[in-house]
Amino acid sequence: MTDLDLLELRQVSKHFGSFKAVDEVCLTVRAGARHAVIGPNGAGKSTLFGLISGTLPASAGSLHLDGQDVTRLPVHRRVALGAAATFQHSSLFMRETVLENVLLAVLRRTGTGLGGWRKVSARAAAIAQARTLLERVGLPSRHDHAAAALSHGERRQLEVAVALATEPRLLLLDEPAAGMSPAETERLTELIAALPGEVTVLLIEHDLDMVFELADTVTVMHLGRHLETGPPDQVRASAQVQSAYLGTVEVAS
Ligand SMILES: Nc1ncnc2c1ncn2[C@@H]1O[C@H](COP(=O)(O)OP(=O)(O)OP(=O)(O)O)[C@@H](O)[C@H]1O
Repeated sequence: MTDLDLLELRQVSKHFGSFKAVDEVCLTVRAGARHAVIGPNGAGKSTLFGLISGTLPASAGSLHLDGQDVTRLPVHRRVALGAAATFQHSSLFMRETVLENVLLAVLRRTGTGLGGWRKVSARAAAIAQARTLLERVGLPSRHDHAAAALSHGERRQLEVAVALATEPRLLLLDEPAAGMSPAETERLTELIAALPGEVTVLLIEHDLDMVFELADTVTVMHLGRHLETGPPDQVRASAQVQSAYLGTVEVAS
């Protein structure tokens, strides 16, 4: 791990019974990177995401966020340390409005309780911040709509706003383009590309067009193992990676 590495996985494994869904994966994510994890179906990407975000406990190995061992920390402690995730299965409050969803995340981060909420200045600051985040993700005109009324793509945008409200150093995106139309994917890609450089992005994604447009570093997983990490062009040209996608690769054991 160097000063520039924000996240490091050291021989991280996840076993389900005798099955190794993630098998001794080593990975570093540079601060400021746009890092994508790809791989064929069943490669272990979602499991790896769970291990990094904290929804799944690791069976072996360790994870380090900015040098701190977070292996045993629950999701909320990892969020407090700066690692926020959006999930494939929406975690929004569907009956609340778009603005309220973001506002709740802002208030959680600032620790503003009912007492603080009664103060007009604190309330105004939190609302202003929530509005700014909604503008950043491209939902400025949807404040008063219930989250349930949003399209699938808009919900993903809202999830990014909720995650950004925690002011993450590491934003974890689990298949952000899943179920999106090409236009929605394009908009989301632009949104992620426009995030400030101090927000490191790690995404797991099936849509390779999105990956190769966005990522400066790509990791390929196959059968639970780390296959290759490198710049997009190198990964795209790799015979090993091409074989993995065609289902013919042999991974050394
Ligand atoms: N809770 C579980 N119990 C048993 N096996 C599991 C569990 N979760 C995942 N697996 C298995 O682990 C392997 C990796 O699954 P995972 O969902 O991480 O892969 P993936 O790369 O995200 O796949 P996809 O691209 O299809 O979503 C699969 O063979 C899957 O069946």
